[in-house]
Amino acid sequence: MTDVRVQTYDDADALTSAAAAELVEVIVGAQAERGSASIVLTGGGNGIGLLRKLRENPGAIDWAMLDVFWGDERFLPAGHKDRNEIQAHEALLDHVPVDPARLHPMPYGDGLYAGDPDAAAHAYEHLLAAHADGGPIPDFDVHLLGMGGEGHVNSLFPDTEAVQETKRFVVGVTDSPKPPSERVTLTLPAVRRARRVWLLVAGADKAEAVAAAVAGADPNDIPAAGALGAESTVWFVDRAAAADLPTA
Ligand SMILES: O=C(O)[C@H](O)[C@@H](O)[C@H](O)[C@H](O)COP(=O)(O)O
Repeated sequence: MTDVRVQTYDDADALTSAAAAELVEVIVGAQAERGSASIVLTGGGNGIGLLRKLRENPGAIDWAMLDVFWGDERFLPAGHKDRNEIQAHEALLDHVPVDPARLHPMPYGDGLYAGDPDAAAHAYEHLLAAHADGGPIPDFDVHLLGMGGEGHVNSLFPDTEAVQETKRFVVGVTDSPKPPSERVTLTLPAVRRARRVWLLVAGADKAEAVAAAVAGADPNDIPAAGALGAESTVWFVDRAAAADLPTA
């Protein structure tokens, strides 16, 4: 059973700094143990904020031996500034010596799969399978996640087919309640393949969903409740987001 921990910080700046420092340790440890590490990136202010912190304090990460995947993507044209991939490049990936062959962005909305996010999702599922290390998809070292105020993670929104998916690892979304409506997202079964799931959550508007998720809500209502790492799950929260949690 996965170990679930909540780590509380003063504010978003402190929580992204702490998560970045822990991420350095995990990546360096995985590279020492297995030669390479794999991480899954997320969008949102905290996910991208963490990447800026990683750029400032990269420790001993061997960038050439890091595989980078994405947990979800806005199905927008290549190079669009709202793609999570582009934001990750600006914050970190353009500034460190990553191996371009080890960056695995999700397909573009204007490419081979234009108009068909589900076909794009199948393609990304094949890509994941091609990088698997024994299982159906990689056992990612860390899957980073942000969370929306209603509890969404990746592009898994409450009460949708995507959050209810039990077999596929990647699905297309055509009716996202948050624009843009077309997205590609890893599902909860994919998130659960990660050794570690880290949720980065700040702000009072997230407090209710944090408390519900940590208490084990139904993932159909609060998708973050279903985001559990195979080994561990850590909530990096600020005081405002922790406000509704029971005090220890
Ligand atoms: O795809 C999107 O529209 C956003 O990336 C979104 O899913 C975001 O990750 C969360 O809402 C958390 O965002 P914050 O970290 O900014 O709170």
